[in-house]
Amino acid sequence: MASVVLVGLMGAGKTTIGQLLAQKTQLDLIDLDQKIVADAGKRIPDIFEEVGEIGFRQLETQALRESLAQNVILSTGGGVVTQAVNRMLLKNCAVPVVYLQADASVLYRRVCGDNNRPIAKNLNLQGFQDLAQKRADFYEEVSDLTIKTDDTTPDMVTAQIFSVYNFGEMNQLLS
Ligand SMILES: Nc1ncnc2c1ncn2[C@@H]1O[C@H](COP(=O)(O)OP(=O)(O)OP(=O)(O)O)[C@@H](O)[C@H]1O
Ligand SMILES: O=C(O)C1=C[C@@H](O)[C@@H](O)[C@H](O)C1
Ligand SMILES: [Mg+2]
Repeated sequence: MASVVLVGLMGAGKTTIGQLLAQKTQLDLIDLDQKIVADAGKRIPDIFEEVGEIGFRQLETQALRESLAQNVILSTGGGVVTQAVNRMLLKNCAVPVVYLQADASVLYRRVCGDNNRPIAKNLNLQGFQDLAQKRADFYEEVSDLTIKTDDTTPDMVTAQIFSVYNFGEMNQLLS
């Protein structure tokens, strides 16, 4: 069973903070996007090109099911909450789900130039803000804790998660 799951829009810092949490807890990190790429043997833009977003979401659900069954830190992809089945898996998992939240314009600045995020690449700021608004309730629906990441560093966000959840005790309970 995963120890903590990170959700939030593209650029919120899920991968970055997942890496820091994994270092601190000595747990392995599964980054859902990286697992999808490793399992498929293809980059995310190539998966989108070949099987579209629908095909990508199917791979994502499969990767989510497998990852939730392991004792790891789990950083998800920004769109994981768009699928009802994924929201159900996240709501029913017995571990904390942390929503990393930030203003859409801040996140857009972090990811807009990145060719590896096909959805962000095709959006202007207004489109990205609309996407953020469409997804906001979904992140709230699946999460147990919200942390703002606009005006803070990844280290500070990691410390905040640590102050709320005692991973040592959690791991003893799970082992
Ligand atoms: N708190 C922060 N302050 C400033 N920059 C940050 C912060 N967190 C992450 N970043 C930067 O934002 C960029 C995106 O971060 P990251 O890849 O961790 O986002 P993500 O939530 O995993 O996105 P995705 O959903 O696309 O996987 C990186 O360049 C990272 O260094
Ligand atoms: O927000 C999204 O829909 C996405 C976010 C990324 O993490 C990747 O999972 C992919 O680029 C789709
Ligand atoms: Mg990521």
